[in-house]
Amino acid sequence: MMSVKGKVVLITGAGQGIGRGIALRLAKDGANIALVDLRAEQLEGVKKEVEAFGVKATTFVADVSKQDQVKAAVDHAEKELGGFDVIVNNAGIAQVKPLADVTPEDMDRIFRINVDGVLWGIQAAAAKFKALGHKGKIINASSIAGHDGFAMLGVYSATKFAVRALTQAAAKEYASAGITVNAYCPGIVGTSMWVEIDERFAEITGTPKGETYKKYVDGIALGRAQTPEDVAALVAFLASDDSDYITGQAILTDGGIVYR
Ligand SMILES: NC(=O)C1=CN([C@@H]2O[C@H](COP(=O)(O)OP(=O)(O)OC[C@H]3O[C@@H](n4cnc5c(N)ncnc54)[C@H](O)[C@@H]3O)[C@@H](O)[C@H]2O)C=CC1
Ligand SMILES: CC(=O)C(C)=O
Repeated sequence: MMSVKGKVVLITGAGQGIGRGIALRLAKDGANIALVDLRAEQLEGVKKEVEAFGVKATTFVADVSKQDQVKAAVDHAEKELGGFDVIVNNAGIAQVKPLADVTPEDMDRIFRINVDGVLWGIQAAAAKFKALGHKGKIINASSIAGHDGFAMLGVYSATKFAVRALTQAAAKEYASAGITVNAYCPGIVGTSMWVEIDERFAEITGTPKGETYKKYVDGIALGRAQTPEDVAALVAFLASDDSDYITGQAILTDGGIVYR
């Protein structure tokens, strides 16, 4: 049976959206959850929702772009929840901009969060699994934009391709320690991220608000936008023992947008 019962799982970007959805699904499956985000207030709300499933939860405010803060989050999770088994490096930001307008500051900001943040999570989790002397699972947020470069989301796409590269390299480096490393690649998920993407498209291109989101959702073979629960179902599998023989993969869950 697919199970994460009793495991300790740390999720970054857990204050809302997909991270919150993953936290609730894994709590329902019996995992104890360490919730990490920039915003304390959101974390407290999700903590209560997680605890309603009868599992343990703890919160930690951290900026994933800071290596020391991510390590501190992992140490906190182990100390508070009595172990450490899975990390979900979910936190990420989007940026809608034509490539011609991208600045060095834009590059720095988005890469530090989406790429450096994932690497700090990989490092901290792998070191913890090794120190504890057991296997572990590292699960990273990529995207359909990590398989196809999207116009106006060019730099964001580059970060999500980079997450796939780190996932493959880490899978190879850590396999001998019994650590698997995989990525999930969602499609169009109706979270705040897409509200922001749609609004930025409207500002830049003059497309009426809501139209960009609708255009993308209309292109999904299964005929509806993705929910955080859809994404969480794949992450729950990757966090469970049933995925033990899978490593280095960046698995699409998009309702039929990108075919690989
Ligand atoms: N929404 C979508 O359609 C898709 C999202 N994704 C990816 O899934 C992940 C989650 O996305 P959503 O839930 O939609 O985004 P969201 O914007 O709704 O939530 C992101 C969360 O991450 C937190 N966060 C942002 N920067 C952070 C930092 N430096 N340190 C710690 N926490 C930080 C935010 O406070 C927020 O709670 C992201 O990596 C995103 O790129 C991938 C494919 C599609
Ligand atoms: C936000 C995101 O990853 C896309 C391509 O929708």
